[in-house]
Amino acid sequence: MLKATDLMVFYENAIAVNELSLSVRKGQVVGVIGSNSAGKTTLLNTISGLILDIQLKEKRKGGERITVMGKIEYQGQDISRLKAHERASLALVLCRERHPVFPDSNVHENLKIASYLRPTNQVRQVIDHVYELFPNLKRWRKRKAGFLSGGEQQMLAIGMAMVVGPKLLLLDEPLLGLSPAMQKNLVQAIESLSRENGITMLIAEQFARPLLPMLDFAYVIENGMLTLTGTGPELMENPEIKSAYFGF
Ligand SMILES: Nc1ncnc2c1ncn2[C@@H]1O[C@H](COP(=O)(O)OP(=O)(O)OP(=O)(O)O)[C@@H](O)[C@H]1O
Repeated sequence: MLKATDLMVFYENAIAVNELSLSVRKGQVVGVIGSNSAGKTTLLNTISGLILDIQLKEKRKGGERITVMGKIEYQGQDISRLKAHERASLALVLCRERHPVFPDSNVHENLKIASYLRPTNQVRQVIDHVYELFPNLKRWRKRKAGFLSGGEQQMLAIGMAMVVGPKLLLLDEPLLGLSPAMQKNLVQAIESLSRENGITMLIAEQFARPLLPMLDFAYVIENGMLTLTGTGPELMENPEIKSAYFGF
């Protein structure tokens, strides 16, 4: 479904993604595991096309030069030069880290804002589906998003991505800053998105332990480069992973 080949991203002369190739098959949940600054966000921004928007913005204001190289194929089509919104309309949707919700709008309004690419007659149905997935959001539908807990904001962020109707959902650090109990809830929600909704996912995560058991495949990256690959359960047993990410 997704094949990225030899991706390279430079911020000025600093390399953030270094000759990285990966693929995701339809129906899989694939992880990108890496510590701080490993290049996870840059990689997901590159696959979603957001990096091209950031590149353009920087260029317009005379800021840093961002160079992007490599090929990205999605459902057999070369999408390397497509803009983020064009990729989103092909159902390749990014859910960014740290709750990019509109804090002064309520939950329902946030979901409606996210549904702007949908025909009007589908909006109600897709939002109802999000409420089925995340009953807490239904409960707080009139509450301002800024007053939700971190975990609820993360669910809303994923709900907003779901409203777009993803076939391939990119999740950037969904577990960041959540309590262990909330992480467990979210991992269950991710599992049900995969199993019951048939959504293919690529998930970048630093604290990957709760996610690893459910990953069909994972890529470990450091300094923008691939260092290890394997299925989630294989990586769980890997001594390097245990010491680097689990602290033993
Ligand atoms: N806009 C930018 N300008 C310059 N350098 C950047 C920019 N964004 C990221 N970088 C650098 O690129 C490298 C990769 O950063 P990136 O945010 O992709 O990593 P990450 O794995 O997502 O890290 P984190 O978990 O801390 O978010 C880092 O060295 C970072 O400092």
